[in-house]
Amino acid sequence: MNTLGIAVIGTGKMGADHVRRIGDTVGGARVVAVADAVADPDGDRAKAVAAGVEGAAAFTDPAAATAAPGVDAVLIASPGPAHEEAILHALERELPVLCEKPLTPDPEGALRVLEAERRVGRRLVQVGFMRRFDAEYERLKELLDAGGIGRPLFLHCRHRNASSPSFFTSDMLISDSVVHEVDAARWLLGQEVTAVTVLSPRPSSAAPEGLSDPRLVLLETSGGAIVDVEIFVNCGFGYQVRCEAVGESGSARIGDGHAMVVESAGRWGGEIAQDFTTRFADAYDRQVRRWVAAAARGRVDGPDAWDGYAAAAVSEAGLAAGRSGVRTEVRLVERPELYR
Ligand SMILES: NC(=O)c1ccc[n+]([C@@H]2O[C@H](COP(=O)([O-])OP(=O)(O)OC[C@H]3O[C@@H](n4cnc5c(N)ncnc54)[C@H](O)[C@@H]3O)[C@@H](O)[C@H]2O)c1
Ligand SMILES: O[C@H]1[C@H](O)[C@@H](O)[C@H](O)[C@@H](O)[C@H]1O
Repeated sequence: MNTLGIAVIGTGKMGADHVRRIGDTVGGARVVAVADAVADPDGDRAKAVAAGVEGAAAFTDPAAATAAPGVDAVLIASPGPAHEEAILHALERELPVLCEKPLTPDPEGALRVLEAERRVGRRLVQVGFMRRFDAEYERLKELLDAGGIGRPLFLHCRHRNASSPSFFTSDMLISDSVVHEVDAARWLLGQEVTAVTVLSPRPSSAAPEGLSDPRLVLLETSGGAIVDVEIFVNCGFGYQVRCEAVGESGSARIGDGHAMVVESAGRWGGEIAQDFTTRFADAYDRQVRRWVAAAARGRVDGPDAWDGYAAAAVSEAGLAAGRSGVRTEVRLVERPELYR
């Protein structure tokens, strides 16, 4: 196979950005089909995205896009609740998948994805936890793996968005946003998350009516570390993702974002990225590039469906903890052979 033919499902902010990057920065692949649905019943959004890509066809039915001629792999960028159906369509055809996070909003849906992969007999699904492809996160992982700061005791995480989309709910602060820290913590520490506690201060006056924003999420891990995550999706001033690891013999911090510091007129300072497309631009590029290379060899080379399931199980515990105010244990099924 020379060029991987990709169907992109969901042509909103992320889907359109992935279509652009496949055309501009990712070699060895081309978009041959795009589909949108629900908010795009006439296919206008998909048509507009397809119009910018030579040879790409637009569909209103995601299943039809997946079955279109020339499709070798599927990139899913529809909203979380639509992921399971799109993944199952792709797995029926034994196509490699890159699915934006969360794999599914709930662990039950993720288990159905694991079962579908078991039927195929090999791993085909990668989840879009792009922080694993970010240069700073990679350096932190290398340091921790090398024992550079000793056994990790804490991860102190800050995850701030300038503002949240209109459809954002208090649950989504956990299942859509903190899910990144859940995956990052599992990956950085090589441990599962075992329990979740959620503390919710009086909401910021900048938060939309009814949104519990910010929140503090505490994760306990199987190796005895504690991860605290401040999630604040209407902080107003920009996009910040920080992580400080504290170990028995040192600490390491990423995400300060001080690429350039300007000193002038008696002041010093720099710029703050305004959203994830800027802060993680390189990570998205590398994620898609690595997925394309692995998919062309029929492999998964990144976070897989088990990682998506584990994150969904932590989200479920987090949602229960958020509603009850009580520490909630995470329940995981036994890890299937395919993911060991
Ligand atoms: N990795 C990241 O940093 C990151 C950043 C933003 C969003 N995301 C994820 O990407 C996905 C899309 O987010 P977005 O910000 O692009 O949202 P968006 O609302 O901008 O776009 C979603 C698109 O999917 C379409 N859609 C809805 N239901 C569909 C269905 N059943 N089939 C096909 N298309 C459907 C909508 O019409 C819309 O065009 C979500 O899973 C989100 O969590 C990830
Ligand atoms: O879907 C987005 C995306 O995953 C971003 O990376 C995260 O910072 C946002 O909080 C979330 O809403």
